[in-house]
Amino acid sequence: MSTPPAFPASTVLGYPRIGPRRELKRALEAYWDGRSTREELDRAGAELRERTWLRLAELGLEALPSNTFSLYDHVLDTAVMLGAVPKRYLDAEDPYFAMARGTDGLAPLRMTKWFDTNYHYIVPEVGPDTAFALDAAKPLGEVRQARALGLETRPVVLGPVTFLLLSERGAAALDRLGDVLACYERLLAELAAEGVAWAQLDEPALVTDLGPAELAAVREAYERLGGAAERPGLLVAAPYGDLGEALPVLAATPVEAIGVDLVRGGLDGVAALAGKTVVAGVVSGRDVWRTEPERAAHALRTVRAHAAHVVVGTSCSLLHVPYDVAAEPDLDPALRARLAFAEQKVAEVVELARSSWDGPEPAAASVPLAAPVPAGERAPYAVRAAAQAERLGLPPLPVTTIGSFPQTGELRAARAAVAAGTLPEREYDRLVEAEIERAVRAQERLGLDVLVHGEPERNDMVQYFAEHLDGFAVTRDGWVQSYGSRCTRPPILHGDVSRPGPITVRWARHAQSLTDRPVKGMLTGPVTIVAWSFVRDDLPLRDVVFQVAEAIREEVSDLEAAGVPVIQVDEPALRELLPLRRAAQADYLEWSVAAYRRATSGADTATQIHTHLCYSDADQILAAIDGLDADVTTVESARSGGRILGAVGGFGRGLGPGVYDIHSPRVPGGEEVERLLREALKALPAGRLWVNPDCGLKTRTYEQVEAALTNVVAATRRLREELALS
Ligand code: MET
Ligand SMILES: [Zn+2]
Repeated sequence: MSTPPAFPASTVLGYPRIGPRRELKRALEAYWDGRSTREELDRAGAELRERTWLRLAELGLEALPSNTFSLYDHVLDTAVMLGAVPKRYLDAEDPYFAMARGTDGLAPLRMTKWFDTNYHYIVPEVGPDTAFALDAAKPLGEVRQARALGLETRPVVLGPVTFLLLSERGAAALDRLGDVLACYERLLAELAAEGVAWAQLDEPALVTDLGPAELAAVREAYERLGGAAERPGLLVAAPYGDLGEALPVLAATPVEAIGVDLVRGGLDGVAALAGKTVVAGVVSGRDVWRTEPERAAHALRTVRAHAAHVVVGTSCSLLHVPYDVAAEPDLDPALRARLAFAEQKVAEVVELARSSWDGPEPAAASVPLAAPVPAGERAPYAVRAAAQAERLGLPPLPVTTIGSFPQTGELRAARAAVAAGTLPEREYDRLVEAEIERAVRAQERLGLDVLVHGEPERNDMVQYFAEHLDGFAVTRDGWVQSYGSRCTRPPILHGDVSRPGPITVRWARHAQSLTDRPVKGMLTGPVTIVAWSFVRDDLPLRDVVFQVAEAIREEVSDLEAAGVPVIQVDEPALRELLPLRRAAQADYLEWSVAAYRRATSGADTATQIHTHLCYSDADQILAAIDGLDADVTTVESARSGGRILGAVGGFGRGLGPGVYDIHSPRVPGGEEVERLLREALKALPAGRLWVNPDCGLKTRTYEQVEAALTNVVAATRRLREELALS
């Protein structure tokens, strides 16, 4: 191929796609509900892309990315582009959304977290008979759409190695590398024929620990694609961390440009980038803070000393940050001045590209050393179990739920009305209390053993706590895509965290006042609160987590004082913050577990502490979960066919592997629940088994929940009788 033109001076690796006002969410949901056509949905997507390109150009960004848009998920888009659509979906009315969301008769493809972010991707299935065949319509279509506006773009596509490593079979799927590379070669040829100057292949898997086979795959992939006769210039981008051992391998291939994350990754390996164009990711795509100009300039100077050409860029796609700080007039001006969302980050990239990078060396980062915090010890489990059994008097196989009950539209509307000032807070509180009563009565009627208040007061399990703790700010429109049409508004943790007063106590107390059965108070754990927030970057993460743990510890103590006998502290994000590199994992697990214990170890011996994690590969971190020392742990299991059960044999305390997949409207039958319970009883003694759904019920309807829990209770009762007889 001929030498590509010089890469322009500034770029971003990707951009949010949900729309500044979540336009895509609305368009998707209208289509799914049958309120609009596929054409209307596609038009909404086209409009969002057009607005994004025009805005990026207006901000002065020189190299614009395309194909960063997706109707649902970019990994799913890649599977479709490569023809990796499992046969069972081909006859669906809309195979793309059938894979993403399932249909009446078909389960969706699995979904899991994207690297160490809270974005979820669809896991492709790649088997020995996947019939790969390129369909380049989407990337080509976006290039043409932008060109019609007079804008040249660089199509962004997930790279072949990461695509295979993220698929169901993981590294074993590299046995199909050759066929996948043939598709990518054709893709590059089609892009070249279209006159595209540069293409970007994203390879975030290269920042994880790679073995010899995986490194060989990297070499094979980029030797072959780099050697292709007809292709645009190639930028291989490796966001979310340090390229480490993959850097020299990649640098030795003919790709012209490499995108490195200089926020997460260090500058140690840059000498290996000699002769390359380097897209230097100095503006973070993972946080909401302004870039320190001295630190960025220092990194750019260091790269310039080695690379053939330096481009200012972002550390990763801006997918993980909200659109625009200007949409947040309610934020404290002093805080707002410290913030940069996607628009502001683009402006930073542009400004850095226009500056000379000269200047003083930055002061050595003065992040204070993390201070040790005692985790605290509770009485031995056997002592606790006896005290709790006496206090609670539960039957064998106690039935409980994970916390939330269906959130009604009425409640959401009321919350919006309070925010708008049109509904007095007192009336809202009464609505919440009525909703708690509804949930409690339903649970009594259904025959549950440990009741919950149903969490009607919470918009979100993290934001609610952030709103009631000092040190956090919440945004009005700071939405970030979590998966498909789902977005969250991560709070901004900007100062020292403290708890001005009780947060959940009045709701738990109200619930307990309505019933003689034990009520379980419901808190979000310190790791999860921090994981799902944008965190201040001037303190070690563990110190921030310990500050939050202290606040939760106070809340635990107040719940106990209010007579709540069971307290659940959820940690669904425990695994999400697990460092991508194994070398850093043990340290993380040690302090995150210690923080959880700090939050819960003040509890009385007779107070039963529960925790909840909602993923099926909890077995990866089972030792850490054990270290949490919770009296009862509930985990997802039904959705993933009980695979956790194989790993929990040695687990010494209460365990509730979910028997009901709450992600779909489907109501599980009694026999199905009974079968799952029998499976669980093979792995666990009856005295330690709890019965519960996979996760909270807030996205379901009361009708679905009551039908499902009726079956769950009936199945449990049958088994209890059997156990009593044996
Ligand atoms: C993502 S885990 C959710 C736990 C929370 N207590 C709920 O039931 O919704
Ligand atoms: Zn959950």
